[in-house]
Amino acid sequence: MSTTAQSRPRAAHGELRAPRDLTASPFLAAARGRRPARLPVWFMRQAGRSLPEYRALREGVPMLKALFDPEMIAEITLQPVRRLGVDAAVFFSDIVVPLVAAGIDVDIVPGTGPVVAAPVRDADAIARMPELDPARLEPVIEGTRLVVDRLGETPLIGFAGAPFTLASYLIEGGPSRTHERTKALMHSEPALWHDLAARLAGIAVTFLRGQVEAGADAVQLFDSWAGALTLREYREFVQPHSARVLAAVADLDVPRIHFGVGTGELLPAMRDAGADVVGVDWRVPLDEAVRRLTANGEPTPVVQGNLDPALLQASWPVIEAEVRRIAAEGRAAAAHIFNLGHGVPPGADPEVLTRIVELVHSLEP
Ligand SMILES: Cc1c2[nH]c(c1CCC(=O)O)Cc1[nH]c(c(CCC(=O)O)c1C)Cc1[nH]c(c(CCC(=O)O)c1C)Cc1[nH]c(c(C)c1CCC(=O)O)C2
Repeated sequence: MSTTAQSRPRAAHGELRAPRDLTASPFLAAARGRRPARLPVWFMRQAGRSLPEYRALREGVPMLKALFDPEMIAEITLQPVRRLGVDAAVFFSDIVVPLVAAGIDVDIVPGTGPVVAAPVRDADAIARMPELDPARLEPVIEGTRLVVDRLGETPLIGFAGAPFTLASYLIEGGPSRTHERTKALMHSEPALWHDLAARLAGIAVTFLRGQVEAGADAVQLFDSWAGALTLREYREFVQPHSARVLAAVADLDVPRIHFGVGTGELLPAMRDAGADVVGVDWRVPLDEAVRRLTANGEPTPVVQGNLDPALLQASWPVIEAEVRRIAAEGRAAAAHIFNLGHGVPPGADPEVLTRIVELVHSLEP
């Protein structure tokens, strides 16, 4: 990663915006493999129902309406930055937003997640998969511009869903624990699988490029359900498509974070897909993750994670001890970005998250 954060002019409302000065950002320093002045921290799903101000703003507003309303996108993205004091904002969006923008009938059902009206399970349905016209993302991209205008010197993380996780929602029709229809199609109709995954990779690329060109300073590729795969399945059916997404945004010169859940056996393959930062879930200690990622002499990685989100309900002494342990383990990496090992649960106490940020900022990076 060569350029400084100031070197990329950003288009905003038709004119070039003076680039923000993010050279002091501990998050971007760590994401680029440099030991930061302080240990950076943000939380996956930091914008969401755990925040009373989020619940108030969303009252009576359907999720999909909020996700395509530039002002709501901007305000919701900023809420956790103001309240928690985190070192990065994460764009308020969802992995299904580009599918909705492409014209696919997906709804987000509270307490469930994405639900697909017509699951994609055969050659005809895959052949009918629409491409994503970037113009259909305009309200979302306008939301990105508004966020960047209001963020000051806090970097913005854009994101997209990885092809496998997106494909699972489309094939299963909604959330799944075992992804059996997805895996059956992957193994029984490999050509169909690769066609669908390639189309979803293209949609993810369009979504990520739009966010970065509108001002996002880093991206995260969420392959949340990749942990359902064997290493052989991952390498044969999934890694090539995630690698295509990460390669397709490499020219934008922003750090790329690659994250999944249950991915302890897949971490080297996920790093090999082209990540600058590997996001680790709570099951693998960070120093063990570094050992797995350097087993064949590879360069010491940058890692992100990995407090167990369930422990947010534990007593403060338990949380404090876990945070200190994770920060100590993270020192085995080239740099560490503190996070949870998955998203903030809806019932989390924002006061606890704020206290974690303060504790992390007091620890050695
Ligand atoms: C798998 C996945 C999805 N969406 C996403 C993923 C990958 C991240 C992860 O694994 O947690 C990505 C996502 N979606 C959302 C965020 C938060 C962004 C931010 O913090 O600014 C993120 C990072 C908004 C959202 N996306 C969703 C919510 C909850 C909607 C609400 O009721 O307010 C939020 C804040 C809905 C959603 N969307 C999805 C699920 C599983 C759910 C939860 C359903 C529920 O528990 O109600 C699909």
